[in-house]
Amino acid sequence: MSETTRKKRAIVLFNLGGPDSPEAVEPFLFNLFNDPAIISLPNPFRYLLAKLISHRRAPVAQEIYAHIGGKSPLLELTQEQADALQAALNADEGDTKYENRCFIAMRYWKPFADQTAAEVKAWGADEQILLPLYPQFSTTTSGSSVKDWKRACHKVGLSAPIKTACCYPTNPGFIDASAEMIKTGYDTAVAKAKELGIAAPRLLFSAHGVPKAVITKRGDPYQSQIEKTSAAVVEKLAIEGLDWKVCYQSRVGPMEWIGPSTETEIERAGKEGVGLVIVPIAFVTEHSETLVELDIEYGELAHEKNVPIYERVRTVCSHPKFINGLVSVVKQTQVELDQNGSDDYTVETRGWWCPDEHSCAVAKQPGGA
Ligand SMILES: C=CC1=C(C)c2cc3[nH]c(cc4nc(cc5[nH]c(cc1n2)c(C)c5CCC(=O)O)C(CCC(=O)O)=C4C)c(C)c3C=C
Ligand SMILES: [Fe+2]
Ligand SMILES: [Fe+2]
Repeated sequence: MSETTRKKRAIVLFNLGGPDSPEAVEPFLFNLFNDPAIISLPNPFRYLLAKLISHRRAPVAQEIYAHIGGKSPLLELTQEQADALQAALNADEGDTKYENRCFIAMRYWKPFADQTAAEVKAWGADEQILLPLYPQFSTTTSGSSVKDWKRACHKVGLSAPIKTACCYPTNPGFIDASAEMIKTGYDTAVAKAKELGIAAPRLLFSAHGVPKAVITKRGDPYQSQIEKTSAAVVEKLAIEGLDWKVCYQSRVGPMEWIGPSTETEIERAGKEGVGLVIVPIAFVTEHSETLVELDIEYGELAHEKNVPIYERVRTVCSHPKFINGLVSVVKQTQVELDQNGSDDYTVETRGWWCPDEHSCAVAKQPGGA
């Protein structure tokens, strides 16, 4: 197909976003806590509570970001992923129907959905594929971003047909890239364990936690998908007698969160004298949760609790196998768009669009917060 007749396909990548300066920390936190997917109170209560919590948490969060130069590296790393994905899609000789362009929309800091939707419109996109950079679906992350994107489309008058890639917890490219990264860290830890004359290390899959009610009341498939991803990685690694466990980090607020917590698991490893290889399985880029919480805060905790080995595996970022995995997710979503037509622009984010029957049966049920 010639250049002129190729369809313009916008691939919109979503992530959380992070502050780009110390001054941005408090408004970033406000945007996060003012999201009904995070605090499901009606207004004005949510707004007021978000003002209060963001103001109180800002100094703590500023200290967190101070460890990494006062800002999050999330946008730059996401831009690298966007560039790699765009190049891979446009180099695909089997798929010459499209001129692909990747755009980024962050949920709680720049570039916000409104700005990006205006850019997608100005480019003249014929179709849109929404691609959350969260392999596992939660209403607090992918669901919130998709809902906000559709609001922004309406606002700027962007009506190109749209299809959402809900989630890809066991996508082979994602699993292969993760297993490859883990193997390096695991081998290093095994060599150290041999030197120390202790048992082989434990693989600790640490995912960002969510409040328990997000799973039990809303029915998010997030936790079950985290377990599916971890099991698929373990299968791919095929290490005999591997000691592994899933746990959850980053708890904030007074509510009960899903567990076990990463802190508890670090403490247990210390008591048992077992080394740890920590794998951030819900993140595909580096940011405060990996560079500060895992590397610094939990690293110090592991030291305090006498964990003999503490090795943290880097996230997949722009690993070519992960990028190829995203290419296959885009293609699958295109098939969905061609077969079933555009997502509805106005409907809620749950119970209607997930293409992943086997792992998202829960998300298909109507209702939820
Ligand atoms: C799978 C990914 C994520 C889920 C699920 C998630 C839920 C969730 N997060 C908070 C509160 C905070 N998250 C913060 C930072 C942060 N969260 C994620 C991802 C998920 N969050 C990322 C990638 C980041 C890092 C952003 C960056 O540095 O670029 C923060 C800010 C840091 C801090 O103050 O600790 C808060 C607060 C809640 C309440 C929640 C579910 C309800
Ligand atoms: Fe978070
Ligand atoms: Fe799904």
